Amino acid sequence: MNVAVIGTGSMGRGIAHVSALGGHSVVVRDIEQELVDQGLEQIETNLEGGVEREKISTAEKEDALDRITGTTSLEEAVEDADLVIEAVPEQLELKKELFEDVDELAPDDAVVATNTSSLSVTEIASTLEDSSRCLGLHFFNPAHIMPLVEIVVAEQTSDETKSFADEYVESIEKTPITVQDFPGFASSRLGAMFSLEAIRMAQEGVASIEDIDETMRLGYNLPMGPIELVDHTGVDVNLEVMEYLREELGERFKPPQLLKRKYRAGKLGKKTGEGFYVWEDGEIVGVSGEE
Ligand SMILES: NC(=O)c1ccc[n+]([C@@H]2O[C@H](COP(=O)([O-])OP(=O)(O)OC[C@H]3O[C@@H](n4cnc5c(N)ncnc54)[C@H](O)[C@@H]3O)[C@@H](O)[C@H]2O)c1
Repeated sequence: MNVAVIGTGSMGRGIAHVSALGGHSVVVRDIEQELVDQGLEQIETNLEGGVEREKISTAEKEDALDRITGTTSLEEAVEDADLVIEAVPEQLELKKELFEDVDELAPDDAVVATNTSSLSVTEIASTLEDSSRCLGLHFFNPAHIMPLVEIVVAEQTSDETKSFADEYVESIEKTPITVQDFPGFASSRLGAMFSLEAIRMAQEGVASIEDIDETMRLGYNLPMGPIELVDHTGVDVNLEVMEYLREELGERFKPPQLLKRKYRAGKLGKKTGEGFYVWEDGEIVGVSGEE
């Protein structure tokens, strides 16, 4: 199938990677050539990592790379698409505008999916003339490694669209769970609650951020603590999600001041080298603000 991935940030590049490995032809689109190139380079590096870890062969890596092209033209990206997956920033208006353009430029029967972490898929879908072909495909970060995809069924999603999504998720060897379109789905709602409370606890001085994370790793057997997870997924992305959940579900999702402070300082986590922790080459090397 032809897959168009819109946005080559943290998520788009992983979605393109797994789609190409799944045998699909992939076009990635971003707004500037430099961003497209960065995305393609990172996909190559990640595929190379897969070869080094003996997850894939060199031939599989090369075949996958041959199946991916990049462009800044939305038209070029979607004109032959069977499936369009949107992975642009978590802003409702931006996604709705993009869907309007996709509606004009993509084939009428293409399935159009959003990778939103929390926004209303039903509202995004409503911008399409035929919104029955829309649903959420919620990947997890890093998308080329994490095995889960939440299939988010909007109010308008048809059974045919849902079956198409099931087949696609199977083709890329991920595990699907099906969730109805309620704010934060199953994952972001629970995940945000963990991270919110952990940051509030750090703010109140209950324990250090390292000890709070260690508690959840060792006491609850999580692979990563809830504050480290915020750095990993992006302070900005988490703040946007929490603000949306607060609006939709109430004050229990109010973002803590400490998170806002990190955001205002441009300390967005792993991607900027500093958030709650200090990062080097994708690893934690210290705690932000400590010598
Ligand atoms: N980061 C995560 O952990 C995570 C996990 C699951 C889902 N998501 C969701 O995935 C989406 C993308 O998140 P991300 O972390 O990859 O963001 P990101 O900021 O890393 O990447 C977004 C990319 O989209 C590009 N972009 C902006 N407008 C565009 C347009 N009109 N057309 C094409 N590209 C455009 C930006 O230039 C950027 O490269 C968001 O909805 C987010 O909530 C994120």
